[in-house]
Amino acid sequence: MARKLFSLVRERLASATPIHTLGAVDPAQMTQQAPHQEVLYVSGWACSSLLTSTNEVSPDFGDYPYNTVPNQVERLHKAQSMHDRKQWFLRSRMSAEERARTPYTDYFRPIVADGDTGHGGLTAVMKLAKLFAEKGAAAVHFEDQMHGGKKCGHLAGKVLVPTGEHVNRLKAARFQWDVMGTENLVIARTDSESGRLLSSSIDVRDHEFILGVSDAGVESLAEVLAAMEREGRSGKEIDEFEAAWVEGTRLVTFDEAVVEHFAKYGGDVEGYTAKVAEDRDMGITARRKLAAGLLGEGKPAVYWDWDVPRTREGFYHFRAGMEAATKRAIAFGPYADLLWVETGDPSVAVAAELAKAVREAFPKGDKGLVYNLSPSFNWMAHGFTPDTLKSFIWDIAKEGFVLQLVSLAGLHSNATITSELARKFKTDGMAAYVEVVQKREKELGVDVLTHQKWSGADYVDAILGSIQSGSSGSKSMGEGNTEAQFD
Ligand SMILES: C[C@](O)(C(=O)O)[C@H](CC(=O)O)C(=O)O
Ligand SMILES: [Mg+2]
Repeated sequence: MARKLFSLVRERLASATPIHTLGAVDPAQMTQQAPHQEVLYVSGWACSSLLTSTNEVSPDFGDYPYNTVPNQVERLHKAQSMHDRKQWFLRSRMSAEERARTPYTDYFRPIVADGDTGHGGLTAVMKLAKLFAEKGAAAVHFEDQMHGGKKCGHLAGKVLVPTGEHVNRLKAARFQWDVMGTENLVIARTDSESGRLLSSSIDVRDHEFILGVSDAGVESLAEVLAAMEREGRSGKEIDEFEAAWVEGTRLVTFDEAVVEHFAKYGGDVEGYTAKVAEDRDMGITARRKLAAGLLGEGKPAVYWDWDVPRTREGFYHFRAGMEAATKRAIAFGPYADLLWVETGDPSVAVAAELAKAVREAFPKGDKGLVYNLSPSFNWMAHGFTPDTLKSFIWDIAKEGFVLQLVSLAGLHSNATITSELARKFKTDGMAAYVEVVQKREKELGVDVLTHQKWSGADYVDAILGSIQSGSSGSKSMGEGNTEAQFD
């Protein structure tokens, strides 16, 4: 499955055309998508809210057991196999002419699955990668959020891990698959376009984006909050203070603090900005030294502190945006087959700019991009015309977005048709069922219309028939099967 996906990705990258798919939540959706979509997406969000391995359902915080998404992959992969066998059996019973005119469905569509943060430390990433490969996933995406601080990419409050920590996760997954001799694709996702918190300041590659205060009069937020708690102030008061603090305190990067300081006290702004642009990975200590050198003798040192605004959990504030996200995508590039930048709204221009930067960093053109055509966006806003909405997928495919997915399509389509049916059924009874479901199944040629056949009843009857002859009376699709009514 991984090889099949790899070849498909190569082919589409070469022709700048998309592999576009929908997230499926169950075997029924898998079978309906198989004739039309070339890959199958399994969403962590959907698993979290619909089916976890503890049956507990809740928002997409990645807090479900790590076998949750692999289990869903296994369920869908087993269903792919069952429907493939059923199809083989049904086709074997056809005449050559009938077979030739009956469309063949490739049920074995490679599965792209959600590995979230990797669900823990590096050994957890390896175990998760192992499970995904064993269960039938072709590709898995890992995002640079902190396990325990993770949220759906389109929620607030996301906590990122240092760049290097995520690189290690990508390496861990590849290491695991190399040990197993499998060729699964690694998809590196970054949530840094909107993730405003960072778990640690240890990686110099993140320093240019970490925010601090440049006003020496501001007290440590965490210390003030702890003092309020000790004084017995109410939770509401503490929350309100914190919200007002975050709202009212100006947070800047070290470079911004330097520029302001130089403007006030005189200093070589251009010299400083040129040097840090040349070496974006310069660590904070080196930046301080550089600033001090360019400021000159006898002037007050630049005041800037990234510890003062740290959250109660100890997280640093991070300047989220496409600049950080592009840098991270490029940093993850050598360790991934495909790159995914999670964005806050759909824009061809933003996508094109990212693609250009990735192409420049990887000129062989072998780093395909993934795009989340998320239902978390309001596709009715954002100024699309019917034409630009229709061409969106193909427009960004031209830029290199080779794999595109409507992450939660299965969830939403399921809810929509059920809502329509439930409302009408309440008043119109069976007329509603026929109108909303049965007639449309027939018109569209949905094979679930005859659900016994769809489920493989003929196929299993044939298996039983080869174990024991002369038992036509106990055949499930024999006389008495109501599906004959559809003939
Ligand atoms: C793609 C995603 O990771 C998922 O789990 O489906 C989610 C869902 C979404 O909002 O589209 C995410 O983007 O974090
Ligand atoms: Mg997810």
